[in-house]
Amino acid sequence: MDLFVINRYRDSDEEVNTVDQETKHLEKLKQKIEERKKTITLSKSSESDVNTINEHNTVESIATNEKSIEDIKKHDPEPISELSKVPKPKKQVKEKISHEFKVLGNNEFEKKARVSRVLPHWLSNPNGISTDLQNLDCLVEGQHWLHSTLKATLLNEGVTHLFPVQKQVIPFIIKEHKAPYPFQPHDVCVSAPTGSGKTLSFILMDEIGCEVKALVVLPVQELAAQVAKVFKKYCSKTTLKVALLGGSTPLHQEQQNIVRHTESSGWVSEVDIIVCTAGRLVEHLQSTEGFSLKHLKFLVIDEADRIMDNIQNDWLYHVERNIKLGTELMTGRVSNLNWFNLNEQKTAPHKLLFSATLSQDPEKLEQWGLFQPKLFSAAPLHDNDDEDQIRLYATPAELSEQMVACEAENKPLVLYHFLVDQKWDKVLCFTNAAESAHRLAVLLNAWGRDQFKVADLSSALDRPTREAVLRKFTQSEINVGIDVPDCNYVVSYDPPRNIKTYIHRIGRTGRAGRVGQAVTMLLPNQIHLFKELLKSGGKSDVPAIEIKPEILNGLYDSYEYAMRETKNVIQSEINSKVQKSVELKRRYKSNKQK
Ligand SMILES: Nc1ncnc2c1ncn2[C@@H]1O[C@H](COP(=O)(O)OP(=O)(O)OP(=O)(O)O)[C@@H](O)[C@H]1O
Repeated sequence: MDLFVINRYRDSDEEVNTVDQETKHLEKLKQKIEERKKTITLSKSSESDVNTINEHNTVESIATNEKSIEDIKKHDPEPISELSKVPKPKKQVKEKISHEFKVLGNNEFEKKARVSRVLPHWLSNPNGISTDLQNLDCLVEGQHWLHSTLKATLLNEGVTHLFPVQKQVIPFIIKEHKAPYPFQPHDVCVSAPTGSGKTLSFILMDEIGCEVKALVVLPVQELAAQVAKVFKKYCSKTTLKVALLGGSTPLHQEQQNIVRHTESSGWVSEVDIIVCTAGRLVEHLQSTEGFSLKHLKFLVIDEADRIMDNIQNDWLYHVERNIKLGTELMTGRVSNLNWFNLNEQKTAPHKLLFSATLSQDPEKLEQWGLFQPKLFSAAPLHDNDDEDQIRLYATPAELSEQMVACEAENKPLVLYHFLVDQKWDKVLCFTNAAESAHRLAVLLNAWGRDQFKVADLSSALDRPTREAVLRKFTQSEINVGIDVPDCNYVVSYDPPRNIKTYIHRIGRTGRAGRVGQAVTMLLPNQIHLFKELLKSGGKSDVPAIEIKPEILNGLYDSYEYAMRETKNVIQSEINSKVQKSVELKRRYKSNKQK
């Protein structure tokens, strides 16, 4: 109806005439109501006619069911206001209005259809992977495709059943490799929770043959060393040789380990499997004579999302160049099938991507140049209507997550309460800076004394010290550490900055079917952000741990004492550092004078 239309830009004449127009409209309306009344009375008996009127559902038809306009006028001095209570007019009325009023701008009232994201078929239809590590049904003994040597090593390691990810992914890869040339195997992406056995998924398929040439790329040195260790263990009874190129040994030493020059065949490879970081790989590709990836069969990219976020030295490009493949194959596109192409080209290495937080962004995944990829995913469906196709990250079923809200000054007290009163052991505690990790370690050591031992592990320490700390943690000599591979509890002393960091942090516990607990400490103003972070990963809110104030009150005295001691320790550390640098300067000067 007219009264509901707001015309922001009207001529001044129109404004003057508004009242007249309304009266005219009212007259017209009355006339039409009378006409309609007559029609309805005539066709009352016919059901179909009534339906037709209802279908049109104009303002007029609704008004006929009400009192007549005359009646309205009697009871209400402003009948128009009464009419305004009539349900919203539909299309017909709108059209009429548009003839009589100049409405500028677009019609903003219509709800726009929401654009939903459409994922490629391979991303929206993954092969599901179970996260149940308690009821395993795939006996190692019964797997005919597993080499007897590998079976023996597995049983020796206490692995009697395969985990779901291994049960599904390895036979698929083996099957893909059985296809004859020029058929190319589907590349594989695996998105499975932390500690679900992804590493063995690419280690066990080495059974395929002695000539397997695999390159495994990881984002950081520590992870590369860890994976190389597992490879060496499982290859120890085979003829396969494994090399770690992680930067922990000098480049020339690594070079001697991986290539050899022979009289008869020139440069030959000394290894079958290379585990490396992307940065070190590029160094070798550029400076190691005889180092070649031409016979590469597998290109495994572990922790693919972390490598993807931080493309080091454009390493994929260098790998591609070394293999000297046509770009079409490395980018996942196949050129025309003709005799020339079949003769000239070789099969591109089979790409296998593994991650606990694999991106679902097609644009990001595009950079890997995957060939007709297959996705194996343990992630549950997102329950958001808009993103019903998007699968996010899964966490282990045995991992329980909680949060605890407290003021900044109470954080050490809460942590101490967990360690001493709740008797938590093998705790991994994350802070957001190396310095605060060190201060916290000093404080807890001063405070806990005979009750627990704490060590800090951060980028500020050199490699041998970090390795020694990890060893001690594994042997239970230290109860609290930072960034170690396996533990009972994970405490985020400072909240993680994004969902991927959160998933990888908490994933240090609850691994391989063992139970684990992860707690995030939050300041009151961080709670909302943390909830948003969980939501962005498709996770629901985590329960909060309530800590009674009297528990914290009881800890203040000993805390103050520990704080004083912490200050002394930190001060003496600073003093000794200053003294060392003074001595160094003095030595340097005296050497110069000599
Ligand atoms: N079938 C199995 N039976 C028993 N233990 C297993 C099995 N497979 C793997 N494990 C053990 O589970 C632990 C976690 O495995 P792994 O490191 O491969 O997990 P992951 O999925 O790669 O985790 P992350 O994403 O954190 O790297 C390891 O200690 C490994 O030895």
